[in-house]
Formats: sequence, C-alpha cells, structure tokens
Amino acid sequence: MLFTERPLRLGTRGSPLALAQAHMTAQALRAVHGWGEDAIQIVTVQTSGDRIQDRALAEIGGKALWTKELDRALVDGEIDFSVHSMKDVETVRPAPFHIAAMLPRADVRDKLVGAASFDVLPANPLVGTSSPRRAAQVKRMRPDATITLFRGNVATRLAKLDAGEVHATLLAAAGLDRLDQSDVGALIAIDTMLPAPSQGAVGIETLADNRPVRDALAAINEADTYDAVMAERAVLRGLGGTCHSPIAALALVEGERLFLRAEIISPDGTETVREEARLARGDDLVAEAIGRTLLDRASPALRALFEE
Ligand SMILES: NCc1[nH]cc(CCC(=O)O)c1CC(=O)O
Repeated sequence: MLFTERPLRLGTRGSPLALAQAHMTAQALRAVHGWGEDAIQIVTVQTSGDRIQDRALAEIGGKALWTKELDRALVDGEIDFSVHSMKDVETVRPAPFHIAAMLPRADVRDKLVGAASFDVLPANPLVGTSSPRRAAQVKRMRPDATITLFRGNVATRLAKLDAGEVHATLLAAAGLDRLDQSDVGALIAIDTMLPAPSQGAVGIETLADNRPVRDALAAINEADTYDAVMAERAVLRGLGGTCHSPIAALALVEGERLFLRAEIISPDGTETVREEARLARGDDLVAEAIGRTLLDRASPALRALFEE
C-alpha cells in the first residue's frame, strides 16, 4: 500500500539518460513495494546544466548546476524525491538533503568512442571531452593528443563525433548501457583510466526530515554501491575537489572492507599521484585522509590546481 493518497513525485532532469535512470528507479520502487503503475509520477525539471551547453562546467560554477533546480523543487514540495547520476552530485550536500538510496552500480569503466584503442588513433589526434580527468588521462596515454571542449548529452556528443569534429571522444559505459547503446565504443581498462568518483551510480535524494519517503527509498538501496560511492566522494572532499580538478577514484567492496584506489593527474598527463588502501566500509574519514595524502605527495604545480 502506498502511504500517500497521491502518487509519489519523482524529480529528474529531462535528458534521455536521466529519464532512463528515473524509470529504472520507479520500476525498482514499484517492484519492492508491490505498487501499481500509477504509484509514481515522473516530473522533469530543467537544470542550468541542461540549459548552458557552450561552456565547460568548470567555468560556470560547477556541479550545483545539475542539482540546484531539483533541490528547489524538493524544498518547495513539488517533488518527493530526486534521481541523479551520483557523478553529478556535489560532494558536500546542503543540510536539508539526504542521499537515501543508490541503485546497483553499472559498469564503472569509460569507453573510447571513435577508435578501437588509444594506440590506433592517428598522430596528433583531436579528442573531445570536457572532463579534466579524462583529458589528463588521455594526455598520459597520448601526449600528442589535443583536447577540445565537448559537452552536451550522449547523443549530441556522438553526433559531433559522427560529423568528424574530433577523432574520438570518451563516454561512461554506464550511460551507453542505460541508453541501450552498449555496442558503441571500446571499453578502457580501469588501470588505464581509473573512473571518476561515483561513475556508474544512480542516487536518490529526499529531504532529511521526510521519514516516510526515506524509508520507502531505503528499501531499494544497494549497500555495496552506497558504501563504495560514499568513500569515493569522501576522497574528493578530502582533496577539496571540484569539476576543475583531474581526480579519479574507485572503491571495490571486499566483504566488510573496501579496496579504494585514487589518483590525481596533471593536465598535461606527465604527473600522476596514486594511492590505494583497504579500509572499513563506512569509514569515510580514512577515505578523506587518502584524498589529502594525494595532495601532500603532489608537485606544487599540481597541488595548486586544488587550491583555487
Ligand atoms: N557528466 C555527465 C554524465 N553523468 C553521468 C554520466 C554517465 C553515467 C554515469 O557515470 O553514471 C554522464 C555522461 C558520461 O560521463 O559519459
């Protein structure tokens, strides 16, 4: 039985990927609670990130771009909960919000699209991405590459590639899989390209004081994903990381522990600082400290990227 007399309103961005993730979430909730088709109503909200397409996120104010309007809809009571790619959610969330659940994580790897591997790209390849992490990791593999700003949703980026604007681009396997485009691109090994913190994870947020909705959401939480992603977010917090910063982190669950790997990379790809550690699940303070250790070991120039 639904605990409200009206459908629960699920807030989401309107991009095809966001909508696919919203439908996955609604489906999981209906299944676990035995709710009918109309128990959940999907409400799309346009975010600043969707609106502004011609500049890098780093230039226009970072990650709140993807959450601000959905946050406001939550506070104003227009929606009961919101669904996000965790990768796009700031590491420090304002007080009224609570990450109540995460869906089982998808493939965390990146894909190279446009060439079967970095090795077979032509000399001096032009690679489109707006991610400082991917840009730095590409330069590490291919110092002769030129990086060009590439934004827009998955379909837009693929269209730019098809139009010959670049030799290759990079996309998360998770996004392609959820858009039924698993055949696009070539998987890149984690050792070559450690993914972004939270890549492949879908999170569901509500107001911290909304107990009934929190409990309903908790029923679909996947604890392994939740603990791993929270640790990766803690690394980012420890670094004071933003979307200006080339940071990768991945935690894998090993029973009661997490195996956490993290790296920061100079934009030209010549300097990489890596850490790996095993820590107790939920010990986000240790994960934060790993972020700080990375900074301590970085050259002054790399450290300066995090001090803006
Ligand atoms: N920054 C955009 C974004 N946010 C989440 C995903 C993919 C899905 C995911 O990582 O969960 C993407 C596209 C991409 O990086 O290819």
